Amino acid sequence: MKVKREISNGKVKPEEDGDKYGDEDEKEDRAAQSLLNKLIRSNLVNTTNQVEVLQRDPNSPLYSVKSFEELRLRPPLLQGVYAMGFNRPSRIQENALPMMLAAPPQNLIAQSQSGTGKTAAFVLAMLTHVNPENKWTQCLCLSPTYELALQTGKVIEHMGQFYPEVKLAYAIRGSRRLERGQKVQEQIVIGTPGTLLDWCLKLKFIDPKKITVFVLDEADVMIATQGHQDQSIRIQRMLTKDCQMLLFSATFEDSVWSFAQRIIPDPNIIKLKREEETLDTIKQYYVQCSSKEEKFSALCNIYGAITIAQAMIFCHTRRTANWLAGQLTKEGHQVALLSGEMTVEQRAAVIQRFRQGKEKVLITTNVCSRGIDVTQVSVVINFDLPLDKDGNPDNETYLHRIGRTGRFGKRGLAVNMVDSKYSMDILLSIQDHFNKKIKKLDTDDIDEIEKIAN
Ligand SMILES: Nc1ncnc2c1ncn2[C@@H]1O[C@H](COP(=O)(O)OP(=O)(O)OP(=O)(O)O)[C@@H](O)[C@H]1O
Repeated sequence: MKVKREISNGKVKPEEDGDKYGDEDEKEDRAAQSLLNKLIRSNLVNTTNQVEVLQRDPNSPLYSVKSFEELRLRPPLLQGVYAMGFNRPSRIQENALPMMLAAPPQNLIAQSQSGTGKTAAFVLAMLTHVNPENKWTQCLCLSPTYELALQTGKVIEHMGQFYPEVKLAYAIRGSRRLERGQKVQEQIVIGTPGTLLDWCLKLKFIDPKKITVFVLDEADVMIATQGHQDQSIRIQRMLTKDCQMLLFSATFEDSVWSFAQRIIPDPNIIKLKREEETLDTIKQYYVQCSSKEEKFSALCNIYGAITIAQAMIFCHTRRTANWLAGQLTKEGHQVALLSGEMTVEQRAAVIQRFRQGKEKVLITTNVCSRGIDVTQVSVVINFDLPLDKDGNPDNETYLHRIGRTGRFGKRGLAVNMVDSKYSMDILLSIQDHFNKKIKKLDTDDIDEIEKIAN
């Protein structure tokens, strides 16, 4: 049976082949996205944007550092920083590190997109502030999930490799068998809010009055999880007013902002704008088809006519993605598929192989693709156009799929597959939104396809 569904702007959308629009089980999971970003990232994200700094005390000197030497780190820490391959502070670190390492300690709220060096910055602050002679917990770091805590833990271990006197413990559910009333001896404890709250309050493994540095990482991911906000605030209330409090977030929507201000008293604030994506360097086309089979043959025609180094193909559902992967494989293409049932580690492995050029085509659904950097991809195919959960055109996702950041972006080619009046309306709406012409492409005309590659 063909089901019809109203969408909010009054258009009617037919269900595609009985496939549900939007996989129910592919809900966006911010913690998984963030972990994926960390697993696939190998470098600092380059940015040319200026840092915005708001000081708690406008009279105190505002300075930034251009080298790690200027910070007068303990020698084993400086050695650790260099062993990680860092030559100089990243843009956000230039301003954040002097504030975090200042005496007396200053509180900080810092926001910058993922990959800009926040974790490395607060890890360095924690390692600098602990006193290894004191065998009790002095730094608490709150992470939204166990997996994210482990990633941060690895950075602590890496940076602290020449400073073995400092020990690290994970506060993860079921991780510790201390007697009630006994205390954790490790100077740094990293964990999820629920378990850390238990360790401080119920089990008393940690004396919160002895904490000198409190870090709340990934605040945006944190508040997306039920209960984490309250647990974090309850932990923070047990700390002394001399404890340094630091909060980090990749995004800064209102909810993150109000949480940050509730939990960090008298903060300095550092913000780094993300590079804006643009469609200016992208040639956009659409192909008119009447079914998914026709879309597939249009795709084959494009592949037959032009040389495509690497392409990403977006489908709306897992089912279409699987089908398309099968068809392209039959045609002899080496295809990688990202799909919702994969674990984060499996997805990271697929993305890494693709980035190394082991496969030339990556097929993916929307949710899986967030966090993939498309700069190396020369062609993006929207096998299905991006829709939000109500079935309306999703302009932001369109931009994210095919856009490039101005300064670093190479030229790109985007081809949109249209197979109904409904999808044509979506395309026109996206075209209007960006005020950038999406030209029609006749994929039966080889000459015409060849031209788009030039
Ligand atoms: N000063 C630096 N020089 C070179 N590389 C750096 C520097 N600081 C951090 N990096 C590296 O850049 C990458 C991103 O850094 P980091 O994980 O600290 O960023 P982040 O902003 O915390 O990102 P996320 O929010 O995803 O954790 C890591 O691979 C890290 O080792």
